[in-house]
Amino acid sequence: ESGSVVTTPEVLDQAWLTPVQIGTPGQTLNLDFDSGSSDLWVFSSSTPASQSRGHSVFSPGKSSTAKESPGYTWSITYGDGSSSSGTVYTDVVDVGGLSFPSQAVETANRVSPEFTQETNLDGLLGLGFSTINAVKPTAQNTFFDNIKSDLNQPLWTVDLKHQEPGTYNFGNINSSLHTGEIHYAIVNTRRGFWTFTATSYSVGGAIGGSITGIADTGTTLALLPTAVAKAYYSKVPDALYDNSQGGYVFPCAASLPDFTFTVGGGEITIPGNYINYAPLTPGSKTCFGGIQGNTGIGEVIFGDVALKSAFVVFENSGDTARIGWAKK
Ligand SMILES: O=C(NNC1=NCCC1)c1ccc(Br)cc1
Repeated sequence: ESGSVVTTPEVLDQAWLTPVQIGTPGQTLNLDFDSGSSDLWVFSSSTPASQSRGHSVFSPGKSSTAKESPGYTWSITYGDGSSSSGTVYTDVVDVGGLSFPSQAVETANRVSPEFTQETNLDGLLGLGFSTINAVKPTAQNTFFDNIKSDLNQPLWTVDLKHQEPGTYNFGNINSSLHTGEIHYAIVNTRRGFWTFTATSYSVGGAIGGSITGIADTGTTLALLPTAVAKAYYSKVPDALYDNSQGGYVFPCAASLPDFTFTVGGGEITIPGNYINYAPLTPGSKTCFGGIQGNTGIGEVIFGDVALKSAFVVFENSGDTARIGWAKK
């Protein structure tokens, strides 16, 4: 079988939110599908009202199929410092018509202010490898790992679009969503992420070397090696690294060069206008870059700024994982 669901960007393409039905009768929550983590957690009836105000919550007490997982707990901190923690139920989870009857649903007893403030986000659905699931004492499977054997093909695809609805597909490749060929690279799953290597990159004609990083739908920007970010902004007049902002800024009127990288022999271009991410504050004439250095993170992250420039296939056949990139 296969399934398809529409995903919708938040303001500034900060994240994309996707409706998911949980429990019986189905309770619909809008979740951040995140290939950089591997837990499905939700705002719940156990989240303090002061933290869940404005969010949809999952109430296991109202689901006839919810089962507590006694003694199971979880606690997670994301790369941007946001965090949440709580307990665990199993219940039916339906994504785009695909249903798994006993998905681990991690209910939040606490969320950090970043999540409280993001009122369109009702939780996360992890699409990383289940090896990094945060449930104790026993790690739980992601939704994709649970349904993978039922899918026509053991893959999911993402088509994020700048300030427009896009699509997540499970189990098939919808060829109408991409134009060029899909170019594949092998994924190293050792750290639980979709880690791959771009064999080269170019900025305004200048060619650079290989970049190894993770494909992370849950991270907004492209966090590239510091030398690559430096090389990029050397081509942007009046760009500078602003320590107070923690990144490269430039005049919003600047015309930004494209950033092209090669994966599996195919070229993907991030258009310059996607790299003009946003004014520092609404109305400011100074803008913050969509490409930044990865200083202090330890990984390189091809986040949404890169992903929304392509149609991307995440395939895990069991012994081999691959990532495919195509123009669209
Ligand atoms: O947390 C990560 N990705 N997902 C999300 N970010 C914010 C909410 C969800 C993340 C994953 C790997 C590395 Br390395 C750095 C960050």
